[in-house]
Amino acid sequence: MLRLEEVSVRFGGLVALSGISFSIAKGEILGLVGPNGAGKTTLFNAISGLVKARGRILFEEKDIVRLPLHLRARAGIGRTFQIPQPMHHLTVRENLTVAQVFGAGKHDPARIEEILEVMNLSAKADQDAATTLALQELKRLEIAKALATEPKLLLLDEVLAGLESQAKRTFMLKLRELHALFGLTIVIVEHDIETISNLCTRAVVLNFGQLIADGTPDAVFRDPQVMKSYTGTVDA
Ligand SMILES: Nc1ncnc2c1ncn2[C@@H]1O[C@H](COP(=O)(O)OP(=O)(O)OP(=O)(O)O)[C@@H](O)[C@H]1O
Repeated sequence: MLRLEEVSVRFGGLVALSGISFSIAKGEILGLVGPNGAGKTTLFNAISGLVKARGRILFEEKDIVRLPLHLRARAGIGRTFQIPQPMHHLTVRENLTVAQVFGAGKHDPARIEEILEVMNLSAKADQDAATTLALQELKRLEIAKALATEPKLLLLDEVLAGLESQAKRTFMLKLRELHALFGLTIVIVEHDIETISNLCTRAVVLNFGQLIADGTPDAVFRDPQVMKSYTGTVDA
């Protein structure tokens, strides 16, 4: 579904990503991990079109590296942001409508109602999104907005961060449900090793803008180089 070939991103003199190459198959749930500043969000920005990248980014066999952001959304790349940012003064439903028109190029109220229902937001649909939602609800809205763009590939940036363990488990079940219901391919940035091991079939590890491991979560988290990058130490 997605193939990255030698993808690099620079910010002035800083190399945020260097020669990243890997593929994601349709239907995978891939964990993207690595320490702070490794380049995970920058990779999401490069794929979704928020930053300029060098190299090739092939989505369903077409090179999208020069395609503007909105056309990448139209092609089926949806994403969330680390800090949920609902549009101020708009209700939850209006937030989804704007996302849908931007990403899917149409207004389909039935689909919006379906998303509100599946994300447990129906009761909040007519409330002001920015001022009345709790953290968990904001996170559900962030995912709902991405779903409204009708993605085939969904990039989730730390959507589980800050949740306590029971809420995290509930959220993980929801992600599995969405994966099956909408036939999604998912890449999720997440720091917690246990979560990645439970949720993902594969993990890709970045460190200082380079890909240092790619494999099953079990294999990746036994790799001494990965453990060193993650914790600064190597298990004996
Ligand atoms: N717009 C920008 N301008 C300049 N430098 C940037 C910009 N965005 C990111 N960077 C730098 O690029 C590097 C990678 O940052 P990025 O946010 O992608 O890391 P990350 O792995 O997502 O980190 P975290 O886990 O803390 O979110 C960092 O050194 C960061 O300071």
